[in-house]
Amino acid sequence: MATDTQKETLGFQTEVKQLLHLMIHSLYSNKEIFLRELISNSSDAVDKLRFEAVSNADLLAQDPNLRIRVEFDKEAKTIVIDDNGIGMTREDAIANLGTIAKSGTASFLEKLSGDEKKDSQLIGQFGVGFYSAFIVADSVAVETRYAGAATNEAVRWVSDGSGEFTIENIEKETRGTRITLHLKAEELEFAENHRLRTLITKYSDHISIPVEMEKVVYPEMDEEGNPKPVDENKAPEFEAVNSAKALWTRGRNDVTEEEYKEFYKHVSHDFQDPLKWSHNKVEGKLEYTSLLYIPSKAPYDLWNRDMQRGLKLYVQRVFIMDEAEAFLPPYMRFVKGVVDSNDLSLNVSREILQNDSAVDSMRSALTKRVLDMLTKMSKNEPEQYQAFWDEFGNVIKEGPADDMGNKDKIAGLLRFSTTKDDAPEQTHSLANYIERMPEGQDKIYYIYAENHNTAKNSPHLEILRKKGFEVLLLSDRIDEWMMSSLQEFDGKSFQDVTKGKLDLEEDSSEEAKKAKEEQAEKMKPLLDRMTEVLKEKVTAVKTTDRLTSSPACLVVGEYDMGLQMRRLLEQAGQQLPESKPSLEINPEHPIVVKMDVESDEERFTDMAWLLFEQATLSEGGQLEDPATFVSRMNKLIVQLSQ
Ligand SMILES: Nc1ncnc2c1ncn2[C@@H]1O[C@H](COP(=O)(O)OP(=O)(O)OP(=O)(O)O)[C@@H](O)[C@H]1O
Repeated sequence: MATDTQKETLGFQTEVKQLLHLMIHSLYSNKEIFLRELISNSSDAVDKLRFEAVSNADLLAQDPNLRIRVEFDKEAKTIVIDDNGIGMTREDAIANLGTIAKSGTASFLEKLSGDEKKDSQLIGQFGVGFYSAFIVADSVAVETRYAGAATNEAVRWVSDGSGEFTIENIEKETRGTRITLHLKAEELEFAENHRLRTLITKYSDHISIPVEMEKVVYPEMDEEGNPKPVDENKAPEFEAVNSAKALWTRGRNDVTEEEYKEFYKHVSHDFQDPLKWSHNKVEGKLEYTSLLYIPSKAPYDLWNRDMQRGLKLYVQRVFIMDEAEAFLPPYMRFVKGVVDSNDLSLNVSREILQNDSAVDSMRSALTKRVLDMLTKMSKNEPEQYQAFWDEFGNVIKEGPADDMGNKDKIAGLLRFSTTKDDAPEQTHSLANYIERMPEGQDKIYYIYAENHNTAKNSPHLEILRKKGFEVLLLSDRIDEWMMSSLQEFDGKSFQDVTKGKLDLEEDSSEEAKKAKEEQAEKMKPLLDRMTEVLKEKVTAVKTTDRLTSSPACLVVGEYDMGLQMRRLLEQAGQQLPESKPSLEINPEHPIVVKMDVESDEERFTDMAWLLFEQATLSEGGQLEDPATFVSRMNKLIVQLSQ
């Protein structure tokens, strides 16, 4: 009876519709990947079943030989991908094959440009998965039965990919999922033995269970050399087309570059080649194998420290869980791959992983492994490393605070924009910076501002530029946080050029000292007058040797929080204890010279405020009362032109 099947028609989530539309158009030139994606899903489903079977062996009983099968029928114009994995319940099928659970998908899809080439790269990093079936099929049927469910508890899901799907209950003899693709008229080339075998070996050779196809049976010949009639009733025989060995269990020399790349696409759901990988077998106190990959492109949610991350965990070749995050620190959340341990128990849970000493040791070894891989790349393949840095640099910058033990190694990996070329690109290493240090420079100078131009044009850099001292130009949000965890590199301490005393006197002779004292004495009345005007905003007004062409700049105390960090925290709603900067003025600047002899108190007050306000603006700050600043400016301009 029709009602018994509980057939219903449901709509796809809006995001699925958008993704399908984009995928069909932008992956047109690479459509063969549908097979890789479906086999990859089947392999995951089999992995999950094997894991469940660890505690419930009955699940495997009737059909113990785990495998994936690819079948085709030229006349019916179909390809079938059949697995005896975990399968899906009705609810699973509705949720998994009609929605995208990954958060942020909608905003990601909005960012796509409509440019097919670019979009195909982006869709690729998102992982195309099941929906790629619709690149070659105009109708897809999924028949599936959850492991352990009764034969009459299976479901059939059918869709033409245009916005809706139907789902109904069916009988299914076997456990697992059988996907039938009804090929589009122009894609019939895929329903062909040789073509499918080539695709399986190209993309899915590394899958650890057999991917089978029907054996081609050549008819036997009779004595006269004529083919004997074929027994139509004989069940077809299947044979594995792939090598069916977990790739990471093979020796490094037995795995080709192409195989490593395809395996990466399977574990990461990425679509592009990885940038680098490292495959290692560790023996001794702990025994494990790791295969770690660095992707070539950052995922769209990399900024999010809570994004799903981690390695695929296997215990003695049995898949245990995806995204086991305990094996790498958060600042390595971009790393993909596999870890296969011989020491953990098969029923290990996420909670156990968090508090396990073997996992701790593996985590620190794997962290070192990634750092070494990056260090090597930075030395031997600087261009490739630069590409890495441009994608992932901002996460590596979380490293010094996250992982104190490896601070020096991480510092060696950092790349900066500097006053060497003033370019915004972050290309200079600290080691190169130190190599370039001129005689007399013993610190690594840096400035942090809200954006590159503010940093580059800051008055604080004037004296350092004059002396030929290079300064790191920092303007990423994470930078100030990162610098607060870095004290020194290669024996050289870091110095924020906007903080404390710079100690850059050119001349330390007695005469110079004396001249300075005399000047300070001479300037004292001016400084006192200015301090009186600005006392609510600054701790003091002082003379400076930071400046050569600007009249004034703001300086915070050596141990005070930087002005940018303060602003950031205040924006985030934090209450901070009040702390005022000091205003440093350039005694040789014509405005300062003029102020010294200004007898009109009102004009003097305006000028003092203007110096304070322009110093605030030039370090990227905001004025509390911009309208008064403008009217002060206008007043002075009018006076000037009279
Ligand atoms: N052969 C299968 N057996 C059991 N479940 C499956 C099978 N194929 C797909 N699924 C389920 O459907 C979900 C969605 O699959 P889909 O390929 O779209 O996404 P994914 O595998 O999670 O990630 P990606 O999109 O990156 O491939 C899977 O996570 C899985 O739960």
